[in-house]
Amino acid sequence: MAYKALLLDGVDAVCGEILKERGFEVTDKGKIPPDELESIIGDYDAMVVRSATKVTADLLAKAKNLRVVGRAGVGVDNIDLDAATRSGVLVMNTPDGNTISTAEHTCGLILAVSRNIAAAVASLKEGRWDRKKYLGTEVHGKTLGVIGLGKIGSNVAARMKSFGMNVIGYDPFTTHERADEMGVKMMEIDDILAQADYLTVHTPLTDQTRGLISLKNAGKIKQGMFLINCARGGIFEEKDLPELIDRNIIKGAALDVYSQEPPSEEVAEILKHPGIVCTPHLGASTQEAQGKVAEQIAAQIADAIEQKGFEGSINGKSIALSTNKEVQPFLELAERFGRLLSQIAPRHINELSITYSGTCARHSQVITDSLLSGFLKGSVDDVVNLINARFHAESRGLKLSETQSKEPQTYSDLITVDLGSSADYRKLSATPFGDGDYRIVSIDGFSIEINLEGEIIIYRNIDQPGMLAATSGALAQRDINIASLSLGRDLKNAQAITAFTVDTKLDDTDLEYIDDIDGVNVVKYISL
Ligand SMILES: NC(=O)c1ccc[n+]([C@@H]2O[C@H](COP(=O)([O-])OP(=O)(O)OC[C@H]3O[C@@H](n4cnc5c(N)ncnc54)[C@H](O)[C@@H]3O)[C@@H](O)[C@H]2O)c1
Ligand SMILES: O=C(O)[C@H](O)COP(=O)(O)O
Repeated sequence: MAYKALLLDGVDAVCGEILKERGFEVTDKGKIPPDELESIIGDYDAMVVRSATKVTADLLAKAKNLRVVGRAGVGVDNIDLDAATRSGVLVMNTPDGNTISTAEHTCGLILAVSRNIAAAVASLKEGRWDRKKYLGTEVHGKTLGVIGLGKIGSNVAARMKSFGMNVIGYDPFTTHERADEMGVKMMEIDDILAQADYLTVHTPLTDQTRGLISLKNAGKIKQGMFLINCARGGIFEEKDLPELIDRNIIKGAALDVYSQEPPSEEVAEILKHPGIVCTPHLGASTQEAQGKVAEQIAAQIADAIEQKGFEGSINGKSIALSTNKEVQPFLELAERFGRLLSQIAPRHINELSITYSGTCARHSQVITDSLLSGFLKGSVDDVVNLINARFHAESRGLKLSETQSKEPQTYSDLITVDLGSSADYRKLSATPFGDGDYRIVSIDGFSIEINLEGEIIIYRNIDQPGMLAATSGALAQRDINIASLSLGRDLKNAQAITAFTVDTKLDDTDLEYIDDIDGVNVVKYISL
């Protein structure tokens, strides 16, 4: 059956074309009200949005089949990432498809606000000839402060340098070497506020960037500064802008983004101020950018659903690693091992201690995610996968300890899990043997070989003649065929652990039958 993709927010048509070529059934709904979206989302495996649709926890709760949310653009602040991660839904974006367009729009706004372009156009169209009123400012020789020297910030810096601007910048995550390459002088934020003639912001909206410019810090701002925001609304305190302009603290502001979109009535009034140039979130709205992000997100979604690649994934680091050929056998092993462990672990278990040795130790994080997804399957209502396994483990209070061991082992790769002192079977080790062949190789120090598949019975027994005959006889009486057998012995204490795999599922009475055999105890049945 074809996967179903829902396209929203007027994403470029090429997105649907590519998804169809990749075998998807595509519905393009453009703009729909939230309640209508909630009523249909349950049908879809993938959805593509721009910034308008709010992908909320409520919407995700109704999205029972959803596997991927693709953002045709950069900002994912309209997507509840925690809720998506909890639901095991992959979120992907296209980080660079609209960089150039947004940088160009920013440069356009810098010029527009310097030369009163928007107001002068409106005035002339209204029949006036106000040459004196619209006396402008040259950008040449002025200082541009760039907050956020990532993709867009660095492109704005490069372009405005060609206009003869001196560029200073602040970005705690960019190195001085990288800033030198851009020809940007790095400074502390207060120095930028004190020195820049123009301030342009290119960061996400975070607790650090919210309200960067407001009446509260008016004293720090160089008088006559121009402000430009093509990043996210809220970085400048919108409601303070008219007063900042009227008190000549800033000369003007150019805004493309707003704390609420479309702007609230209060902000819409503010935007009428003659010192403010504003566009309705147009930074990425070019044919080129929309074509690029739509193409990129379509290919990324198809690749992700076909498990071919996970470019642009935001909450799926482990999923992204899962395509690595070196890791794949361990993921399968760990998932099955996790399912086995969950069936023998003590109730209310609150800690899993996992030790990795061999090459698997290099990928312990993602292998633990896989082990957890197996361990939690069945105990959690939702889908559990590599994306949300840790979240579910944490929310049920399961602590994890992960250790990489360098001690020599019989097996070149070994995953050992300690289920704690209250467990009937406490310490189990597993390893991959070959293609699709995954085995438990040790339980509580007893060497044993159990294939991690099908129906498994494990028990402890006294190591004395007749034990195997008794249990195999009991199984035969119940018409249960044995597929394989393994036995680990401790000669000194005459103890053994025995494991059978059988061809049919067992019920409680079958297990009681085995449990009743003298010398047999702690019988566990595992169905994988
Ligand atoms: N107007 C539009 O249509 C439009 C289009 C694309 C992107 N955007 C927005 O522009 C912003 C930048 O996009 P980008 O593609 O350049 O992202 P990016 O990730 O390449 O760059 C963001 C930069 O901000 C820096 N940063 C983070 N916190 C900071 C802080 N507290 N102070 C200073 N720097 C900080 C990061 O280190 C990074 O270098 C994003 O918010 C994005 O959503 C808007
Ligand atoms: O974060 C982004 O990519 C921009 O804000 C563009 O948003 P849009 O896709 O709604 O134009």
